[in-house]
Amino acid sequence: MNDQPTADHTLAGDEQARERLRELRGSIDNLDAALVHLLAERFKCTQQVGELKAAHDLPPADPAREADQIARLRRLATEAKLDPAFAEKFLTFIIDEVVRHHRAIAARPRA
Ligand SMILES: C=C(O[C@@H]1C=C(C(=O)O)C=C[C@H]1O)C(=O)O
Repeated sequence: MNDQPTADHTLAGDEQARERLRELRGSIDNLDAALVHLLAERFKCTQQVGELKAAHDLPPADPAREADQIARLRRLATEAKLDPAFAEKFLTFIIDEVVRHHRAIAARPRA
């Protein structure tokens, strides 16, 4: 083993790396907060869709709309250099939760 400090392993280099890690984690924290806020807004909209569907006896799930949304998100993911399979899994996870809410709203006893 070579005990000589390498360019990336000097005290100054290590301190720079720690500073860069702090910066990157600050951005990750901001992005995670934005994701939570965006998801909260999406669920506010889908909750209203669920109420509308239940009030008008429309089915809780719309597979054709889901397929369109998934295809669209896969295209956007590819353009953004995000794995489209991951984007599909993520959206499917969210949609499944939305449909679960819509079924619960439809099953609520009506006044
Ligand atoms: C929100 C809706 O309800 C369901 C949830 C969807 C979604 O979260 O994108 C899409 C289709 C539906 O299965 C809708 O019909 O638009």
